[in-house]
Formats: sequence, structure tokens, C-alpha cells
Amino acid sequence: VTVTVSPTASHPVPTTLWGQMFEDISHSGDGGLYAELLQNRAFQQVTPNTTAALNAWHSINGAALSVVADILPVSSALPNSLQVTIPAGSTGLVGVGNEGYFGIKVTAGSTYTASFHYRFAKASSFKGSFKVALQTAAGRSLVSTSVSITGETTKWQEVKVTLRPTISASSTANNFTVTLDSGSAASGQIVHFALFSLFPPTFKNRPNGMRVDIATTLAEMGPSFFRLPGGNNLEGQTVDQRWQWNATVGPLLNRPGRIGDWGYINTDGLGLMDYLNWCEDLGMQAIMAIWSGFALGGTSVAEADLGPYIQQAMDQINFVIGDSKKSAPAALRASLGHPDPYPLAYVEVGNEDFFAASTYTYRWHDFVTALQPKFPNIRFIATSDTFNPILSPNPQSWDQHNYNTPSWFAENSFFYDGFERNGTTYFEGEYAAISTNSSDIFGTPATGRLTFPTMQSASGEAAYMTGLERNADIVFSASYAPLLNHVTNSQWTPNLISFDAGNVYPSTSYYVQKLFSLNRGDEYLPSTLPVQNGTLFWSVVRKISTQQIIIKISNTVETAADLTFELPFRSVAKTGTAQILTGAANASNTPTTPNLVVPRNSTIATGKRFSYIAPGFSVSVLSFIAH
Ligand SMILES: [NH3+][C@H]1C[C@H](O)[C@@H](O)[C@@H]1CO
Repeated sequence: VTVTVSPTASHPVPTTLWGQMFEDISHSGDGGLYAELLQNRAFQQVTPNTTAALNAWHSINGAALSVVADILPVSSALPNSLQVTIPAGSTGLVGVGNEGYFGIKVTAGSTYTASFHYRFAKASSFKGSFKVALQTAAGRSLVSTSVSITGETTKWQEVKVTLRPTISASSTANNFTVTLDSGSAASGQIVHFALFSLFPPTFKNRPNGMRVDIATTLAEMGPSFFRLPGGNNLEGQTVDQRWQWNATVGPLLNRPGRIGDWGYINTDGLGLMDYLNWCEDLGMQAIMAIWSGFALGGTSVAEADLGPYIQQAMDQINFVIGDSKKSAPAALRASLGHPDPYPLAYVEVGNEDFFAASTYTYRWHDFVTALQPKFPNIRFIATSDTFNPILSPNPQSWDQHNYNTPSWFAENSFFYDGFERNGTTYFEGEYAAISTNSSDIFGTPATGRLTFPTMQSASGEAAYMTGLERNADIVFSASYAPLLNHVTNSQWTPNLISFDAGNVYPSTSYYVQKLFSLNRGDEYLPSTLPVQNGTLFWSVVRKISTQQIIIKISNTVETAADLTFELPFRSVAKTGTAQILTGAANASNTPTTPNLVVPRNSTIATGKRFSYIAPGFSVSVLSFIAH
């Protein structure tokens, strides 16, 4: 095929085009990006006196454990504590251990910060010490430190220690332990514990921050926006279980946590301000959602009752961008260390409200007519099906989600070409090729569901993304979803980046997202259009600062494709760079084959007219100087 490139740009590439969709699904947050290493660290949202309440904790050397609704809770937000009884006549170190989120990585030389609150149930003359340690599941100590204590401490007391292992554990099967030396004096003692925490070093050393390896993998995509806090995980199964911004900011002692929408309790240690600081650290804009009056269990708040939820949304937005002298939520932000507003241009009203389109008409109307006048510079994004139902006020932007087969994405790269250019803009907020079975997209691996992205799915997505660049005059942002998943406990596949307690596994689709994001250019150059329902797709952008032409090519079938490019420019460099991601159709990066398909760079011959052969199942990014 011969592709003639126009030297005149048709539209700028919006700076917000490529970014990330985040929600706490498959332990993307708790046990993933959020660096806290202990699972069930504060016994939040559990039922006292049940074994489930002890999830991730175990007894050491005979200690009797139970989660109790404390008569003297450590805080009003954390009513539960762990009661540890040292049995009479016990010997050796007796106490409690935590297994982390399906493992704890222990690296020599890293400094771990451990903390917890304790109080003795009743005063005694006991004198002894806590031994705080990291040890292998077999019980071998990796590092430990002691803290002297006395039985006089019947009011909550916080312990904070650092642990610096001199040896790395050979696996992630390790535990965090707190034990008492149990000479005869300890026998019979009852100690209450609350809000444990164990942090490794964090990304940019942010307190309460992000896990370095996952954060670095995300940062390397060069993302320009971060959608938060969800997806389904915004919504709650019931109105009371919805995500509430004010329950996720401030000291951890004040964060009650919530029942997440993906089958596990969210600590909300990764809260609104932590998200906003993360955006600041990566130079990303937040695309922030507000709860829109619909819970996933099926409840829509009646129009007459929306007031308090609209007020809560107003406070949430003011927390982000309000004037700390005029708004209490903004003053709270300042008191927590960020007097200046955070940047915010987009607020999404709900998530996938096509599930409750009949009530979205009044919910959208009432939220937006109340909020838009207060925040004239915010662009509100509608989440029901585009133009269906008709909404008032007319949405300026819509969030479009597409989960389908690799071939659907290749065949629909012209999805936006036919959209009217009337000022409305579009957020391709969630998209991914997730199944090879067009009649059972959301099925199981047995019926075609992908467990990890493949080269075929990544090339389908790349084909679609060339269309998003061609239509970036109306598509302002796009993000693959879901972003992250813990391979040991995940509720959705495939995902852009998989991880476990010890490693991160970037997928084929991750490399496609990274190739497009890092080579996004500044303006789109029209060229000969690909065949709409063909198998070979391309887009051309120019990076003005370097006078680089960047051609992205996706070949979505096994047969190599020969392309000839005509560049009517005065001068074109003789050589350029090709970054090529290619592999067998079903090739995936997995924990056992983590780097099976990775981009490889090569030098290619370029010029005013040059040819390039796109390998079968490949995504190529060609870049060279021309002007
Ligand atoms: N069902 C998908 C759509 C929803 O918004 C997300 O929470 C889910 C996984 O990305």
C-alpha cells in the first residue's frame, strides 16, 4: 500500500490524549500501587469475633487471637482492634503474624517503617518487650527490633520502628510479626492492637505513598491523565457503601475504609489527596468522578433526595480546586499540606450510568445544573450511552467504554470518524480487547476470554488507537482498562499490568500504550486512509520541537505488510528509528514468560519516498526528521 502524507496538520494532538484509568480492582490499590504491605491492617469493615475478621493474620506460638469491637476504640473511624491473649504457662515468643497481600517482599538494604497502636487490657506490673520482625514463613528471622513496654500502658500507645534487613528473602513467603517475650510474667497478659502498618520505601518517598516498582512502570508510560477513583469501585453496592471522598483524606486513624465493589475491603489508605499527589508527581491531570446517585445493587436515589449527595460532590470538587479562604473542604486541603488548588479540568458524573439511564436523566440534570455555575471551568463528562438518552443540559463530553475482540478494534478504528463535529468531545475512558469470542465477550478463558493481553489483542488495540489519533480533534483522552491486577487475587482479565508481591509484569498492551504515549507528537498529519475493514492501520503525527515525523503502524494479521510512504517535504532524513513490538498472535507476557514480547529498536532507511515492511502481528513506530 502507498501512503501519501500531508505536510499540513489537520488538528493538534490534545496533551491529555493518553493516560490511565484507575480503580481498586484486583488489588490495584490495596495490595498493589498503594505501598502498605499488611493486609487487613486495621480490621476495618469486618465483623468482630469471626475468623474472617482475622483475614491475613495468624497466631504465633499459641497466642489466642480475636478481633473485638473495642470498648476503648483507638479512634471512632476504627472501632475494631485485635485482642491477643498470652496463654498461661506459655514459653518463647508469643504473638501475631501477618502474611501481607499474598506475600511480602523483603529486600536487603531497604528501610521498612513499621507501626502499630497497643494497650494492655488491664494494668499490671508486667515489664517486657515487643519483638517486631520480618521473617520467612518458615520462621527464619530476616530482621527484628525490640521495643520495651510495661503493663502500665492501658491507654492507646503508638509504636513506630524501622527495620533494615541485611539479607533479602529468597521468596515473598514472609510474615510481619509482633511477639512478646513470654517469660512467666507475660503469661495471661491481654494486649489490644490497632492500626498496624508496614511500608517499604515509596515512590518519591511520599509518606503513605506508592510501591516503587509499580509506580515506576506506570510513570514510564508518560501518562497525561489519571481517572479516579473508579469505575465500578466508585459506586458501592448500596448507597451507604459508595466511595465518599471525605472518608479517604486525613490521618489513617480517621479513615473507616469501605466494602469495595470488587469483593474485598478497601482501606482507603489510598485516598483522594494521595491520588492528587500521585497526579502531581507524574505531571498528570486528574479526571475525577463524583458519585451520581446510583449504587450497583440497583438503587437510584430519588430526585427529591439528591441534595446531600450534590452537596458532597460540591465539597469533593472544592477540596480539589476550592479557595482555602472561602471553602471548608479547601481549608481542609490546606491544613493537610496543599494550600494551592490541584489542577482539575474534568469531572465525570458517575460511571457507566447506562445501567440506570432512566434515572440518569434527572441525576445528570440536577448534579450538573447545581455544580456547573459553581465551577464554570470544569467540563462535566456524561457516562450513559452517547446521546441516548438525550440529557439536559446537553453534555459537552461523554465517556465511551469498549470491551470487545481484537478484530472488533481493528474493524472499528473509524469509530469516531463519523461523529458530528459540534463541540462535543469524547473520552474513550475504558477500552481493551478481552476475548476472541465475539458472541461471549465477557466470558471465561474456556470461551475465549483472555487471561493476559496477547500480541493479537495489542495489535487490535493499536489499530483502534490510530483512529483515536485521527479523531483527536474530538477525542481528548483514552485509557486501557483495567490498569493493574494482582495475579494471585484478581477479579478481571486481561489487564494492562499484572503484578504479585515481588514483581511487575508489563503486557503486550502495556507496550502499545507506552509506544503511543511516548510518541504522541503535537499535531496530526492526514494521510491516505487505511481500508476501514482492512487489517493494516497507521497514523502520522509531527513532533514540532524536534521536527520529527512519527508514523505508527499496526499489522493485525499474520502476513507481513509492505508499505510505501510518500513525504512531500523539502527534506527528509535518510535514516530513522523503528520501535517494533511483534510476536506470535497468542504470545503474552506472563509471570512465567515476563519478557516474551518487548519493543525492539532498529534503524531504518527513510527519505521522501521509502518502504517499510510491517511484520505479521506487529506494532511499529517509525520516527525521523523531515521539514
Ligand atoms: N466492567 C468494567 C467497567 C467498569 O467501569 C469497570 O469498573 C469495569 C472494569 O474495568
